[in-house]
Amino acid sequence: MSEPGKTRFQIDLRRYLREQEEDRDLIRLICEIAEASKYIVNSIRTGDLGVAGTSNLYGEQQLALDVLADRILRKRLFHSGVVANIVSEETDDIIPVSPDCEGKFSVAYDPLDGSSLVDVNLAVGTIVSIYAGCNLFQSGRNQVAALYILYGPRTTLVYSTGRGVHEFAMNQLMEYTLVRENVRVAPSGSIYSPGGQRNLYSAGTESFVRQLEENGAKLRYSGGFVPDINQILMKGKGVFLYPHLQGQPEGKLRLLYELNPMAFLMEQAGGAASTGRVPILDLVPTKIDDRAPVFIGCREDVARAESLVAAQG
Ligand SMILES: O=P(O)(O)OC[C@H]1O[C@](O)(COP(=O)(O)O)[C@@H](O)[C@@H]1O
Ligand SMILES: [Mg+2]
Ligand SMILES: [Mg+2]
Repeated sequence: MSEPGKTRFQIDLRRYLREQEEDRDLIRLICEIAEASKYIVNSIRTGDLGVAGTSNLYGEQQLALDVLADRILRKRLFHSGVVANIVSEETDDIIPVSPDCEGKFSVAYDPLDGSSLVDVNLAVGTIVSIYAGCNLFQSGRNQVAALYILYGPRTTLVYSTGRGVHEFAMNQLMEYTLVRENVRVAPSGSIYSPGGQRNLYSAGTESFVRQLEENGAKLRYSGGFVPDINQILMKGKGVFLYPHLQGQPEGKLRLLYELNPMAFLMEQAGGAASTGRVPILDLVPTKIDDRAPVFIGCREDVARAESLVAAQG
């Protein structure tokens, strides 16, 4: 498996994917995204924090970094030669890259999630969802891969192709080397990340959070979806929620490129992800801007949230 004298954890991403005998074109795609992250991390560390003077489909003011990160990733995907369609949080529609679907992948991504946190120096990330073929409106269960890159004190890449969740860290040569294989989360945890406004929580959600607090759970919420989910995966415990709110029944987070990839990773790590009523991965998107409420993390915690939401709304 590894050369004598070389520890298992000096394996870089491409070699690991090859050892896992992943599809050659999928390896190429994942490594292109990894390459793009090198430019994105540099733009975060040194780039212009100002506004781009434009807004996206959601009416959110785009930061220069949002637009720059989107351009960096899109360019790589266009030139990869293995992509059919893409959609990004920063684009108004699906962007066709290649007319033929055969042997190609379609990619939904959030180039810089939590971008408004950069100017207060908090961690942000890139989130990517990958399907085989041309169709981006598939159930999240059909993803062939999901990954995120977390730009924190360390730059880490976490991916799954449906055979476990594996973490890589960027070294001083900007290579991603293996840090953790087969990341797993416990059935129940002791941290919680309550997104959205508490005073707008439904009765079921309020009861769920109250029970967590009464059981001594510690509040951990950064406002960045990627670091908040990464914490649960790497500590192996906890639950994140951005639930249905009074006046906002669909919550905030987007299904295609925020919830589906994270739900895929969390289920692969032995956790669960639910709208509070059904698994996130069972939803079939109809629009690129579909949103859904989410409870994601340790499976027993998510199950308890579902039973309280079923009982109390
Ligand atoms: O600021 P709020 O309402 O708590 O929402 C936080 C959530 O919104 C987000 O910042 C949305 O990210 P974007 O920057 O991609 O819009 C998530 O990262 C995070 O989980
Ligand atoms: Mg986002
Ligand atoms: Mg974003």
